[in-house]
Amino acid sequence: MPLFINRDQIFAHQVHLLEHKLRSKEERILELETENAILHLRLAECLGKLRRDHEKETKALQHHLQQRNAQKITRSALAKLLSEVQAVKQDLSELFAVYLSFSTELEEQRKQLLDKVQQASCSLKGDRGEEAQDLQAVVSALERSLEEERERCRAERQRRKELHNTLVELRGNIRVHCRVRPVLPFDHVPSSTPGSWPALSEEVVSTVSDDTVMVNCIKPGMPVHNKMYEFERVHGPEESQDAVFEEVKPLLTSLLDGYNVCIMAYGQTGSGKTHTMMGSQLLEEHSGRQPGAQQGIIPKAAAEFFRMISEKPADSHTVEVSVMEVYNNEVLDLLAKDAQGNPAEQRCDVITTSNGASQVIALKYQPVRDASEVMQILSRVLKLRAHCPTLVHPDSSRSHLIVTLTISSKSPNALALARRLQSAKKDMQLAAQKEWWSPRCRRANLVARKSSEDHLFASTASSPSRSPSHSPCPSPRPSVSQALFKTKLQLVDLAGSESVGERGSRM
Ligand SMILES: Nc1ncnc2c1ncn2[C@@H]1O[C@H](COP(=O)(O)OP(=O)(O)OP(=O)(O)O)[C@@H](O)[C@H]1O
Repeated sequence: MPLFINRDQIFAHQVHLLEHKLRSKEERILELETENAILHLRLAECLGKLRRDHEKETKALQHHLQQRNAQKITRSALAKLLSEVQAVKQDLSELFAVYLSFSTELEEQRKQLLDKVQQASCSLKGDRGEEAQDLQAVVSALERSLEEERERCRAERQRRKELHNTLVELRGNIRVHCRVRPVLPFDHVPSSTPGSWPALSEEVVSTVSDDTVMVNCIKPGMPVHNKMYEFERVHGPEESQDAVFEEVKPLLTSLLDGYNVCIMAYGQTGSGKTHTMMGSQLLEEHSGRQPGAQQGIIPKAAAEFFRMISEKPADSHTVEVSVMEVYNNEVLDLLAKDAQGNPAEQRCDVITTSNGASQVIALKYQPVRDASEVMQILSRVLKLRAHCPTLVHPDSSRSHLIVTLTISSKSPNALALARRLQSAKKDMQLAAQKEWWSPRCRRANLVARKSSEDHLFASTASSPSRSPSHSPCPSPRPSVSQALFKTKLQLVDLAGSESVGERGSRM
């Protein structure tokens, strides 16, 4: 095979090699340029850092110089202050010396003044005595006029009471009010056919004005006939317990003035006697009104009565409560207890006194201090009261309930004493009119005298709880100073007044 080398190929090869070298040189140059740029950057960074460090160093140097200056200033100021303090100390010690000499001087002056005042007071004593006498005279004159004012005030109060009681008497000692209750669910007659609606009741009594009611008298086969009835006051179905109580409240004032008071509820079964006298606890729970809004006359009267007593001098009045029930013509003491102290039914005898009053023998009287005690006793004893459902009222009370509050006053007012004398005079007249010869009559007369006193006064101071009204034994007439003044508030909730059998009631 011929060996020959093409020159072009050699040149081409060399060119290729040179090109290759050139390329690698160029790449190297590029690398070096990049490195150079990076180094430039680093150099710039280092230069920047160096500049910043230099600046910091300059600032720190300046700061150090400033601090050195400040220290120099503070040191010179401290030195100045120290010298000032020394000066102030010097001044203070001088001042203290002056104060000491001044206070001794003042003490001497005070002593001298005191001596002078004593001397002056001795010389003025005579003049002052006259002045004091003048002042004393003015004070006594003022006291006298005050006493006169008090007397006038007492007289006015007395006059007010007399007027009040005259007004009560003028309005009538016996007053009849009528209360019409609203129609209630149990008034609707249940249907005789099972599944059908109950027959709705008609309103047969309606209030015409505050003193007249109209009654529709409906009789089968007869034309409707309206009857009008007039009363002292008529309370409509919408009238509240408070409104009813407001009408009887003035009577309580008379009670403390020596008048006996009796408030009695009368009406057929379910007509609202117990609601009016005691109140309805069930209604109270559902009414959403303020507590006590559904309370009847008895709790409200007890509260008002004790409020009135609280305005009198302490311990001037004592109150006792008795509760009795009249059922099947028998009088039962609801406060009676057996030997173990448990509530026990006790029948009581009733005597008629010579002046026609009825008196219950051996009735229990329990002392009470406030209205809540009265209500506690009542809620306890009312469970013993005879109840029996009627056709119209499932919780019908079948007895008469008589709650009596007996008030004994140790300091009767002038009006009460006048009433007492009046009563005693009447008593004497009564005695003079009677034949008093037989021993039986004499005994009856003693009881009669005692019971007529019993309304207004009776018990002796030594045994206030055993007043003759509580015991059938006769006792000597007490003296005016010894006597306790007694009055009674009787609150009566009668049994239903309807005919037995008509309303399904049994006694
Ligand atoms: N004015 C009234 N407003 C609302 N409810 C009343 C009113 N009067 C009575 N009631 C209600 O009527 C019902 C019967 O009333 P209450 O028990 O007072 O009758 P009563 O006359 O005492 O009956 P009874 O002689 O049979 O004992 C009670 O549920 C009571 O709450």
